[in-house]
Amino acid sequence: MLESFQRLVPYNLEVGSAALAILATFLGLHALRRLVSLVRIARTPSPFPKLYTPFQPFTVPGALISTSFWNHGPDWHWVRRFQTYHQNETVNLVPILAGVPGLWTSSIEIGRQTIPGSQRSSFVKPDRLSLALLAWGMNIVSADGAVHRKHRRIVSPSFGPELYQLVWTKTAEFYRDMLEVEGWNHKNSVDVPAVTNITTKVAFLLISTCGFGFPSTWDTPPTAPDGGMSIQEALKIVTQTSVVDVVIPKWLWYLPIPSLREARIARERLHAFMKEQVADRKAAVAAETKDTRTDIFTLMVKANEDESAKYQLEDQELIGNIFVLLFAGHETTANSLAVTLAFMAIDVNLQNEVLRQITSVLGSRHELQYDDYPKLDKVLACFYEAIRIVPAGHVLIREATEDTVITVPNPVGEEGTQAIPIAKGTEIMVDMVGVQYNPRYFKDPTVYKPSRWYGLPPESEQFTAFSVGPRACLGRKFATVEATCFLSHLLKDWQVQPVLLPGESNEAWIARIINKSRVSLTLTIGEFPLRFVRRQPA
Ligand code: HEM
Repeated sequence: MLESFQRLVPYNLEVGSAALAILATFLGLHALRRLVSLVRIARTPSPFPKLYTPFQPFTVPGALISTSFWNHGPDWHWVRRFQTYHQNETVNLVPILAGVPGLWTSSIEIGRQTIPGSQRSSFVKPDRLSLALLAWGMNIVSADGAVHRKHRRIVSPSFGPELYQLVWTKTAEFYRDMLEVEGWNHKNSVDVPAVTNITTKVAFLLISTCGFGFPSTWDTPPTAPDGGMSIQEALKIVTQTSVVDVVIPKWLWYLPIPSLREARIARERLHAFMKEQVADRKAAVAAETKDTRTDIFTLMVKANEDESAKYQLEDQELIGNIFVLLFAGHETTANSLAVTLAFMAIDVNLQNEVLRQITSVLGSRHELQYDDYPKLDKVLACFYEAIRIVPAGHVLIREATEDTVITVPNPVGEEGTQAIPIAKGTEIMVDMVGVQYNPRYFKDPTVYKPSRWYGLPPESEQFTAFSVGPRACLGRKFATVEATCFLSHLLKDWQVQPVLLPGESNEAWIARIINKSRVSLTLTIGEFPLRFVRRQPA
């Protein structure tokens, strides 16, 4: 036994050294290849300035290391929003150790040529960026080309007047619910330590009722009548743990760790429930039962059943689309609402101006209604301007599917354009932060100035933060109706005030709050407190 062990040890050592040698050769070759490629990139003239960084921001090391003087982390385009595009509206970000070079652009003209995807351009939306979303099925956000067209054809008819009426009614209902449940009705002043808790709850309840058709209230309990997890709770847990889905292997869900177990149960519960719901809604359409529900899920199943077989979506795709609306529409709206309130808090004159519009639209009535929405353009403008300053949809990534050419406008002040060749495989990041701070499009881009949007025609593409063209945000009006309704109700009853640190000015406060924003799936503002002071009747 001992003898055979002694014979094995040198053998194992030999195998170990051989493996190490192979690994070292492999790493050496990789480093050499990378070096050769870097030298080639550095020597090749580029129409755009090259910025060097250790890691591409969306590789694992790039995403884990935050932005600093030596690294471009996942939020570098936000952190350096005032510096990046001084020299040129587009830059070439070249990673030295990991990832491939890519163009980052603050030009919406380049965006218009790349964002539409393979339907109308030589660019595609890469699959690997949508893994968290694809876990529930193919969907409108992840799909490209003909598949995207099919999904948009089924999903978009749900976004019509019936839905927006429901969004308005439910938002007003949740606002009143909030006042009651949180005890605001009995107070003259309310301090809210984390405003995003409120805006996130509003946005979540809205997507849950108007998107999924789940009846919810401000204090829906987390347990179902049978003692199990309620659907609303399952939905909340799934939303909060969506990124985990992509990062951890499936077997990990089954480890005896309470949080993982809870997340797995939430997924299973929701999945089973959604399958049941598709069947239920299909049966209602088939039986021609009068279904008065106007949530997106119900309307989408109806549109799908009315469609010819060629364009119909599978059940799993219907479920994929419903989920994607949750992710696309909930955090984005919640953050933008919170940013709006932060800016309004430091500007009493703006609040008064908006309040005058709200009271004039209201007239002698007690309640605002959906028909009032187009007349509340100043409220909407405050929301738009907040999205411009902190664009929740912060970067749109596309990849060239063939060698192609893009048309790039000459620098501001110079007429004309240039045709720039783009090689197959080049990634173009349309930096929505850069676009919103680009002086070509905005005078004083760093200033919060809602009046730029007063009287803007509905759905105008002059406002670009919901994206542009055939892949522009489908939920834009959902978000704007929700925001206009919530803000109008709130501002009518309450004055918003910042909670300053001792000696802090309003300007320092807003800069501190806004600079806390960070990139996750969306660009999110951190927690911050606000004070709401009840308005006295005039
Ligand atoms: C302030 C709120 C919102 C902002 C700033 C926003 C922004 C955006 C942006 C920039 C895109 C383009 C993404 C890309 O091409 O990669 C997009 C797409 C999309 N958004 Fe929104 N969004 C918001 C709210 C919503 C809401 C409330 C919903 C649904 C209820 C929604 C549903 C969608 C969908 C389905 C798409 C994909 C459209 C397509 O590819 O055809 N969004 N959004």
